[in-house]
Amino acid sequence: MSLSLIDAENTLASPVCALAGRAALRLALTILWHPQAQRIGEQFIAAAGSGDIDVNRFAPLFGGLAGNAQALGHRRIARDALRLRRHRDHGVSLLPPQSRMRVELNGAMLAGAPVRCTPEQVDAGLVIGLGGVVLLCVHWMDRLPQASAIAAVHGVGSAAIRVRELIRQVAATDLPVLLLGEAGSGKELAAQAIHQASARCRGPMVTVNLATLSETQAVAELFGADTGALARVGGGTLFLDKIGTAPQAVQAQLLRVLKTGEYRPVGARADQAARARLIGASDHDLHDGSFNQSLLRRLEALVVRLPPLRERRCDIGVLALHFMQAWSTRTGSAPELPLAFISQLCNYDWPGNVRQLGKVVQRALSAAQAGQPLAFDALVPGVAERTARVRLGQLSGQAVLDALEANGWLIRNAALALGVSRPSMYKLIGKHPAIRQIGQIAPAEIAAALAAHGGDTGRCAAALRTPSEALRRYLRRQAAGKLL
Ligand SMILES: Nc1ncnc2c1ncn2[C@@H]1O[C@H](COP(=O)(O)OP(=O)(O)OP(=O)(O)O)[C@@H](O)[C@H]1O
Repeated sequence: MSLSLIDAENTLASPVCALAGRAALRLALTILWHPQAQRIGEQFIAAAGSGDIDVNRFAPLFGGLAGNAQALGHRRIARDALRLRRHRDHGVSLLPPQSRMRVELNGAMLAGAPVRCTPEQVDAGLVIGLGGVVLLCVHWMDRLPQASAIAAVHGVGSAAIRVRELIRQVAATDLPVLLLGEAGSGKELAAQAIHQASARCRGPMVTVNLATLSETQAVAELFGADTGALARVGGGTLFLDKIGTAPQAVQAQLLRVLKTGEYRPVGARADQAARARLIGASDHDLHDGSFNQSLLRRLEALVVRLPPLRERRCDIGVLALHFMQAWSTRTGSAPELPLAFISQLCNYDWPGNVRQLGKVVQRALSAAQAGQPLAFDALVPGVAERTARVRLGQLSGQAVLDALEANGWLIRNAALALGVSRPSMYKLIGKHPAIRQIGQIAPAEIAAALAAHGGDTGRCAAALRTPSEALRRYLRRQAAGKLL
């Protein structure tokens, strides 16, 4: 049988890059957190196209696969709506309500002015806090939710739906599979799900972690006469974790298994049939030449990519709830975590992915149970070195310029849109070669720009490529006669 899923349409890289075209994208609002836990993961998926979406106590209606659609409903969500405006470039503006309801974007308070977020920011998921009670994720969907038998793989966004679809497709075949994704992104869970959904599910799944084994150990562990994994697994599934670290000799023997369906057990005189299905997993690209490329070609007959958690922020709520429920079942207690802490969970970039999220949730529940204060920085080792949400070094100069352009050159709103603090934004601006300090611009040039733009400071700041706040300060001081 020849079946290849190695094209952009069928492998999973991120919710958006697998799309046929952006025109098909729908803007979705997923409930990340709600006082009624059963509502976490409910979604409102807008019709394709443009148009504003108003979010208030009574609209829109959020639904899950099982239940009736209902509005957010909570009395602390204002009647006055937060308006989401979709733009043709797939950016989204947030127009805060007139009411005094607290609105947060990516963990920072939103003041009265609209904020425009770039398409890339929406791709990664915007985290919106409403009234101090509900958290929503605004993100794009390229497919509609559907019931799936792959229940162990939690998640409500396009990426999770796609992973479940791929697992189902892959499980229906008997070809080797390669699972790719960062550490903790769910590769072993996906391997288990493939095994469970396949015709081999009555046999065992045996896991061998090749990163921890020397060549001799790996050969014995895999090809040992009676105790080796291939012998033990029989017609089940052999999961080769960290396959990229397998010694060359082991790679050559695995290639032989895939080519001929046979292997020579350690110390044996004759070859033995290998009946197992092979699933390999790696957290790095194996095309760099150090990995046996013939083995790679056979392994990647089917490829499933598990995207990092920071690229599917809409799933953080349901995953956190899943870990909380597992903890409660285990311990028989159910301490509550404050919304501010959940908001930090939803805004962090999770270098250790779902595994790290699970550990942090467990630590937080233990601390809450013991009546200890919950400090995110203390519970997430290394968090101080990584700014929540965005590492400054990862922001390109173009991203900084785009955020300023999209937000009338207002530092405050551009910082909010980028998910960085204002002091960080000042640093980024200070070292950006294309952004000018107001003090470096000749007064005559400023006067000419003001005249050309009818005194509109936003457009004037854009034309001068200097922040609006600095231009306004300059004009105030000028009006007060200090610059004359
Ligand atoms: N979509 C998911 N739903 C529920 N739990 C998940 C999901 N993805 C990952 N997990 C959980 O996160 C933890 C880490 O997942 P897993 O061990 O499968 O990651 P991995 O990619 O194989 O990691 P590594 O590369 O470090 O071996 C496990 O406890 C797993 O059950």
